Amino acid sequence: MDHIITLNSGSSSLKFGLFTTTGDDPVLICSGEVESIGSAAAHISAKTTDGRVLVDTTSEALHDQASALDYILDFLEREFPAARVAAVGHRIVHGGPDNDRPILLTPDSLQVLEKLEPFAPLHQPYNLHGARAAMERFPDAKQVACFDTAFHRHHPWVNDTFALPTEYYDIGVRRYGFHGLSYDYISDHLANTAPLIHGGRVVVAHLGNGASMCAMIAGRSVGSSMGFSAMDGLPMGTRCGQLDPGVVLYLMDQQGMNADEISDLLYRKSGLLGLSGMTNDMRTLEASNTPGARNAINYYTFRIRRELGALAAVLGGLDAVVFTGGIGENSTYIRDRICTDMGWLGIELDHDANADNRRVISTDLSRVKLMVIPTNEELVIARAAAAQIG
Ligand SMILES: Nc1ncnc2c1ncn2[C@@H]1O[C@H](COP(=O)(O)OP(=O)(O)O)[C@@H](O)[C@H]1O
Ligand SMILES: CC(=O)OP(=O)(O)O
Ligand SMILES: [Mg+2]
Repeated sequence: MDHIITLNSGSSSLKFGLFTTTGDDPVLICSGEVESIGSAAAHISAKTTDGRVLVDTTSEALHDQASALDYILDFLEREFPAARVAAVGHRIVHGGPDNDRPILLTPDSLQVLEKLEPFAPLHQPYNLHGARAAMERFPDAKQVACFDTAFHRHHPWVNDTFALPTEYYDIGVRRYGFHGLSYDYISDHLANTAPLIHGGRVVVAHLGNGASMCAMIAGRSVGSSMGFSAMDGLPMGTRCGQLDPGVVLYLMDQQGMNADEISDLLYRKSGLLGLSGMTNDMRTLEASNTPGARNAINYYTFRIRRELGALAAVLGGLDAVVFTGGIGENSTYIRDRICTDMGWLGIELDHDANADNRRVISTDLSRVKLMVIPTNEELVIARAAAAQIG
C-alpha cells in the first residue's frame, strides 16, 4: 500500500494530508493545519479521519513557513513510521500561461516555476520551498505540482487580457485567476451531487484568508475576480483587492514609496487588516463593535455583492451561488450580509438554514440556489498525485 502526502500552503496557513491509495480514490488517513504562521499564535493541529487528535498545540517552532513545514514532515514520520510515501502533491499557486493540468516536478520545472515567484510573492516561494524540502526528504517519491491557475487557463480571451498593448500579454501579463484547486473540487462535487446545477450558470465564492469568485458554465471557468496576481478582485485578509493603478503611481511619485514598500502595503497591510486597523481574522471582526471592524465588514460584503452582480452578467444569468473557504463555509453573518436584498437577482436566503450551516441555504422559492460546500483542495491534489503513481 502506497501513501501520498499533500501540502497546501496558503497565505497564512499550511494544510497537509496523508492519504492511502488502496481503492479508486485516495483515502485520507490524517489531516492537519498550521494556522497563523508568522505570529506568536502559530498553532498546529492534526487528527486522524476517525477524529483522534494527534497534535493540538501552539509552538515557537512554527514561526515561519519553512520551520512549519519541517515540523509537519517530522510529525508525519513520527506518527506514521510505516508509511511508504510514493508521491507528494503540492499546491503551487502559479503555473504561468501554459500549465492547464498537474505536472511532475523536476529540478528543471522547478526553475521555470521560480520565475513566477514575483507574480505571487505571498505563495509561490513557500510552495516551491515545500517542493524542494519534500524532494530532499523523499528522494524516491514523485513530486506533483497542482496549479491554482490551471482551472482558469481556458477561460475566454476577454477575461484573460488587460487593455494594454498586446506585447504585454505575450510576456505573461494576463488575468490568470487563482483558487483553481478549490473551484475544481466544487465543480467535481456539483457534477456528482447536483448535475443540473453543475450544468448551469454558477458563481462560486471562495472566501478564505485569500478570496476570489469564479463564474462557471457547465463546471468550467469563464470568469474570475482575481487577475494577474492573487491581489486583484475582492478585498482579503491582508490584501487590498481591486485597486486603481493610479494609486500605485501616486504612491511612487508623490509619496516616494518604492516597490517593496508598496508590495508590503498592498499584500500584507491592507484588506480587512488595513481597514479595521485590528486584524485579518473574520471571527475577531465579527465579534468586535469598533467602527474599524464594522467598516471592514461593510466594504468586504459590498465588494462581494458587486462582484456577484458582475459575474452574473458574465454568465448571462445565475442558477446557483456556492459559498466555500474558511469564511464562506463558516460565517452565517457574512453569508447573510451578502444575500440580503438580492431578490432582484433571484436570491432568497433561508435564514434558518443559513444559521444551521446547511448545505442548501436558499428558500424553496428562491430562483437561485444558494449552497455551502466545504472545499477540499487536498483531495484534488491527492487525486492528481495518485494518477502519477499509476
Ligand atoms: N466560524 C467562522 N466565522 C467567521 N470566519 C471564520 C470562521 N471560521 C474561520 N473563519 C475565517 O476563515 C479565514 C481563513 O480561511 P481559510 O480558507 O482557512 O484560509 P487560507 O486562505 O489561509 O486557506 C479567516 O479569516 C478566519 O477568520
Ligand atoms: C491564491 C490565494 O489567494 O490563496 P490563499 O487563499 O490560500 O491565500
Ligand atoms: Mg486557502
